Amino acid sequence: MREETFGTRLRTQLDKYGPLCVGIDPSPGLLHAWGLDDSPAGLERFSRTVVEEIADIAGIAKPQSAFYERWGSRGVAILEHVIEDLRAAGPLVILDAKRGDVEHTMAAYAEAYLDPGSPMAADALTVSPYLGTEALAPAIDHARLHDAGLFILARTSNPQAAHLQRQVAAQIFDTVAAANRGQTPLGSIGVLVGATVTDPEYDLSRLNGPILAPGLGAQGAAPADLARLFAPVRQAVIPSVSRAATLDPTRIRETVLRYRDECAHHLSGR
Ligand SMILES: O=c1ccn([C@@H]2O[C@H](COP(=O)(O)O)[C@@H](O)[C@H]2O)c(=O)[nH]1
Repeated sequence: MREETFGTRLRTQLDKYGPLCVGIDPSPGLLHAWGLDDSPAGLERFSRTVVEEIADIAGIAKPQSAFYERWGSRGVAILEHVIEDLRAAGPLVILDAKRGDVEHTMAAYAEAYLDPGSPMAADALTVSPYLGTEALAPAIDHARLHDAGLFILARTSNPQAAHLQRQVAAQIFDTVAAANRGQTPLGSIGVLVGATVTDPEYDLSRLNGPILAPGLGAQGAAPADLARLFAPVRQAVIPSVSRAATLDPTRIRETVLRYRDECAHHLSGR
């Protein structure tokens, strides 16, 4: 059992380590850049190295499930260990698996990734609202039951999504605002808004929940963009960087610390 809500645990990590989330994305390109084979052994070596390098300097980590799923059960077994190792070492784990389905199947996904008794239990999961915000209800209920968190895709970082998502984002934001009403110090139901988005077209301060913001580095967003985009909610933003922080195995700590400090500076309001 967890003793505090995800929002409370997240608040503690953000206050202690600053806002940065480090993405763990063992893509074929990164494995190649590290001189590793594109194989389960390469995947494991990459993941273990990143976990060791960031465990005491990052408050939050985000493994990308797809790069483990590529290797079937062997990759998934490695992902289980990565989640376990991260959680034992300290960082909160947001599993980026973008699950979304009809209600009873959604409940099974939530159980698989949020129930602390599950072998794949993370602190929070990314979920897709494409089957309707009502279909997310079982995931929101499980997150509450297990003191876990969710990040619902609202405005993703890829520019191609803007046209589709602008039509429905307000409904997603309203759902999150309702789920987090009255929660202190921060609700556990978050949204994902890319750091590359020019305008979320919503008053994000109504959410009372965390905002995961991928897109730093390789996708073109910079720490300075965070201040403009997230000014009213700067205390609740989690900028996320994957490739740009882990491209060179000999400079992970230095790069993570630089991103961490720059993001903290630009979100400090000073
Ligand atoms: O809108 C989204 C949602 C998820 N992602 C994921 O975040 C990382 C980004 O990697 P970078 O190397 O920092 O670009 C990756 O796992 C994506 O699948 C996103 O980029 N945008």
